[in-house]
Amino acid sequence: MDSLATWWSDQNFTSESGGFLGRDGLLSLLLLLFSSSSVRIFLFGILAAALQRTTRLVRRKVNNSFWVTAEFHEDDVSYDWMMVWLVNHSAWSKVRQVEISTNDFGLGPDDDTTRAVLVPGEDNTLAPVNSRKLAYLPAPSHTFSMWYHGRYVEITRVQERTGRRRRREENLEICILSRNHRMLNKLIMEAKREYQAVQGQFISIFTPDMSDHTWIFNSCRPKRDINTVILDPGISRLLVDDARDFLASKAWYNARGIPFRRGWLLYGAPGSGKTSIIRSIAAELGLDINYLSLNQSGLDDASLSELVANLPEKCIALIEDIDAAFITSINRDSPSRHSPSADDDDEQDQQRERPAGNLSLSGLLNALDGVAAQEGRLLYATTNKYDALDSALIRPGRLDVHVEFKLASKYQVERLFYSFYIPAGDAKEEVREADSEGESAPFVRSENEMDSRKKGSCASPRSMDTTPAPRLRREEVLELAARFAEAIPEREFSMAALQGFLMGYKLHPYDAVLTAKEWVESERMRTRKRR
Ligand SMILES: Nc1ncnc2c1ncn2[C@@H]1O[C@H](COP(=O)(O)OP(=O)(O)OP(=O)(O)O)[C@@H](O)[C@H]1O
Repeated sequence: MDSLATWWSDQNFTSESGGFLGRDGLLSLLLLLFSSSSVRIFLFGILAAALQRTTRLVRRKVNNSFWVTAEFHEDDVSYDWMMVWLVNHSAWSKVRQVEISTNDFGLGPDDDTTRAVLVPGEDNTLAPVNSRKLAYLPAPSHTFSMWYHGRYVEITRVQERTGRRRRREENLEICILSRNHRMLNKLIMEAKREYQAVQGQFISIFTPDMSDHTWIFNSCRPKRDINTVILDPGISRLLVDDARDFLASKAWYNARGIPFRRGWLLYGAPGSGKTSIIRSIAAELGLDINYLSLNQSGLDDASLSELVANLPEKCIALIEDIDAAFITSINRDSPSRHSPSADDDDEQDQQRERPAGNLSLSGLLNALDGVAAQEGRLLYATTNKYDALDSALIRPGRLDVHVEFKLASKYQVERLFYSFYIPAGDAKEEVREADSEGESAPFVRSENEMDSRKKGSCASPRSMDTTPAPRLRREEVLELAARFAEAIPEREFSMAALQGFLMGYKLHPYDAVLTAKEWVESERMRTRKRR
């Protein structure tokens, strides 16, 4: 820099033509600037940045005219479809930049659900059952290329940190060398079909995203066959048929100016199958469940109304324990405090306006049938305290169908037992480990069980026992089921409690029958002590 200063003082900056800097002066200034290494680096930097910018602009221009680019955001289900399609695609499996991940993209840990490239050793034999498998994924921030039906495709997982908390967000970017959307549509539909074929075995659960009052995918649950939820005759069918009929009646509702919405209130004993039947109805009708807890933190009248407005058009909206948000001070087992009657209107009004957290009952009522309430939705609410609910909440138009779930009837007990010990040869028999002893001599074990029982040695549950279950014939299971039902009093125990008891005798039906009476007495004693 000294040489530059000396040169500056030596120069005569007035040109012959009177200008500030003559042509020779300018030239020598430039030469001198270039001879200084720091200035040279600085200028090269500017040049490189300008070049990069121009390249990007040109590339974008070319992209816009020759490429179709689609972005999939990780919060959207389409991202999961595309990622599953991608990890199952053989083309990328040869790339060298990989990420190791246990992400199942909402499909559960089942081996059969994806053809993902697993890390060696994570095969079906070595990985523990139902654990999430380690699989390779294409690494983020790299671009991979592949061919799809003769078209060149580039795929990039773009990760960036956003917001004050620098939350990591990811987009999947797919560029197809094509001038129209035809190939992109084909690819997306293929990915969606593949994903849904796997997901067909599951129902998706969505929960509120309180940051913007929308719904985000939460988890997948295996579909539960409606026949495995054992209710009194006709109830399951009635519920499914009513929901199916509703879904097919949009035109009917529109023609009569009735809002196309229907609500079901399932109320009654805890552990009687209310939640289970709703899950089975969702499975039967192929609907997702949007689950809302009224005790959700941050939930107020405005956000509830927005959430309800943001429900997808066809879905099951489930509010469990709908009483809980308004009667927070009593626990689920205590008798209901409030029972609406003609002469307690004042108390009812107070309750209606009483806020629970920031949510008021009027807020809930408005959300359920206000102008913003989504058309086509099926609302299911559950409660153990029917009498505690405000009559405005359960009136037709909000909750149209009320179904009581009682403690187990003899009919249910008998069927529950049967479903636990499905007989050999029954179409729905579970696949059990073939056991030579069990198969060739189906009753030996049973007789042994009886003997040991006589000696008073098997009164305790045997859920940890690994001895194989006896192979029973249909008539035998029916007979045991009838004996079991005889031992269990009508409407005294919940199906959940009975299920818990039978779980202790999963492989020992005879013991279950023999100890049933004893269990009834011990349960009664336990209940008396609790009171
Ligand atoms: N009717 C039934 N048939 C088969 N299983 C049942 C039935 N009722 C309850 N169960 C079993 O009991 C457990 C609890 O059932 P579920 O959650 O559906 O009951 P719930 O009525 O919703 O209870 P809560 O009111 O406490 O939420 C589940 O594991 C379920 O399999």
